[in-house]
Amino acid sequence: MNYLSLPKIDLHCHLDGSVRPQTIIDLANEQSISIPSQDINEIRALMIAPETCQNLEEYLMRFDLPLSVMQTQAGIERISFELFEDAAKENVKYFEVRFGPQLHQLLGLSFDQIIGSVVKGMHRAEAMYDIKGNYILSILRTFPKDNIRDVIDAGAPYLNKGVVAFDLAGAELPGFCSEFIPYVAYAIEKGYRITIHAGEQGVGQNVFDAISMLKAERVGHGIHITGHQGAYDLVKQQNIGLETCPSSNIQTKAVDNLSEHPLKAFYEDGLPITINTDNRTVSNTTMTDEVRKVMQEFSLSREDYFNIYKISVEQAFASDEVKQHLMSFVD
Ligand SMILES: O=c1[nH]cnc2c1ncn2[C@H]1C[C@H](O)[C@@H](CO)O1
Ligand SMILES: [Zn+2]
Repeated sequence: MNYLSLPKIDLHCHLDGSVRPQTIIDLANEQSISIPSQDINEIRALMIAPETCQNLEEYLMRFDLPLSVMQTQAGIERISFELFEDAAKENVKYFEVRFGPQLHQLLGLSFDQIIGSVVKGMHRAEAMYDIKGNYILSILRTFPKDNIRDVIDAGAPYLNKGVVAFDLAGAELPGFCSEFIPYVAYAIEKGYRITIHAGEQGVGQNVFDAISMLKAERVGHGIHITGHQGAYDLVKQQNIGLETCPSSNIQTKAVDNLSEHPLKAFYEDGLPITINTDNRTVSNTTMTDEVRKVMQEFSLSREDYFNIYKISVEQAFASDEVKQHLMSFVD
């Protein structure tokens, strides 16, 4: 099987966890930011979350270095362009990238400047390569809530022009959903689609709440529905897309190893699973790697692969025109 040449769809990838190590060095030098090393291998090693991570919190510490060079419009635009370029080169045909606008204000950029920069970088790559994309705005669950509506307002003019959805990310505590009901309702009113990180580190009840309280159409990870029949049934009944990210789930100890990942069981039971990267640099992966690992571990056929690809098309927050284009790659 030539995994590189398969057409792919990645619906769950964080911009700040997917920065080329050389770009960190270049931008740090351009912006006179001191970084721990000028050696690309050392920078790469600092960004990759180790297998010995104890949990999601330790994994999330790897984002400080990339975020330090993502505080200017030019830096953000470049990183967005390069991520779409890297994905296009491995035959990702449709790519939804997420990021937290609140994390890019250290030098005073406005939310409009930040969101405009990621969209500009994506559009530049779309014009050069056979790839289509959209952005998802992530709110950090552990941050103060006073500017969440400002993020939603700033993204609204970009809706369906590069931005499509709203997400909650960061550390996952049991019962987090109720605090975010009014903010998510505001985003829905403005026209955002909803995906929520839930059931990654937290309990299955978070997935149930994300769907019932926050109207999530997709869930980031969702693997802990295995221990919660109500959440499992709701995902199944409402056809909620599960954005699985296998390598990341091993690093954050959501599962002990790939063979224990429930994605194959979910797939066989008819749940809408998708395969995604989460963080290309922090998880030291690509879509090609994720697809290869999953297909090999679970002995998936080419037909199984295209079934999952079709689920990704169905679950994508893309226009009907883009979905039709994506279906043209199915063999
Ligand atoms: O797997 C994840 N779960 C929860 N939050 C995450 C994950 N990967 C990245 N993030 C956080 C850290 C980033 O700074 C933020 C926005 O991309 O989203
Ligand atoms: Zn994620």
